Amino acid sequence: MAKVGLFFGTQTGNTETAAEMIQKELGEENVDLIDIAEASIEDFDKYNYLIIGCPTWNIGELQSDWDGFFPNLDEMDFTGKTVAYFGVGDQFGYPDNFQDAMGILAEKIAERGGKNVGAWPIDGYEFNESRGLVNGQFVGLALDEDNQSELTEKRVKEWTAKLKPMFGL
Ligand SMILES: Cc1cc2nc3c(=O)[nH]c(=O)nc-3n(C[C@H](O)[C@H](O)[C@H](O)COP(=O)(O)O)c2cc1C
Repeated sequence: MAKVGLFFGTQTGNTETAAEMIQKELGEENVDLIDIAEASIEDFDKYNYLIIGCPTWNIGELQSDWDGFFPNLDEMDFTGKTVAYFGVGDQFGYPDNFQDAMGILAEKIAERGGKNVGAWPIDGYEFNESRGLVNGQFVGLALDEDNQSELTEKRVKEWTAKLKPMFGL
């Protein structure tokens, strides 16, 4: 079993592709990829280091498998766990809800004791509002495959390089 559990949900595959890029950068042997559609509460117990990946869908909502899992979070204890987030969204199509999902999950997991790490600057994005912001930064890595796919690889490399020491890698 790897050290880091990366839990992702996806509708059209973009978040899974990003998850694979993140896994590659952190070292394949270090990261288990788990689709939240098939995950149980117990799967989270195995890891002290977590990465949570979720696209925003339906104007400010969680991807449907994450939405289904969300009530479980109220019964889970994230104390002692270090948690990083990444989201996939569309800043031009949904400028008032860009990356909301990342914020919804990060707020809940912090409430349940998780230590959130891996904030990401808002420079280079254009949007009006986002629930994914904390102290003027994105709570995690913001990706936009609809408008800025050419930046994804560079963003993933930079973000994972910052995460490594925080994940003891
Ligand atoms: C109907 C619909 C609603 C969406 N709502 C949002 C939204 O509120 N905020 C956002 O940032 N992106 C939104 N998106 C964009 C998706 O998050 C984006 O296309 C993403 O890459 C999908 O990821 P996936 O392939 O992992 O499912 C929406 C897309 C569609 C088609």
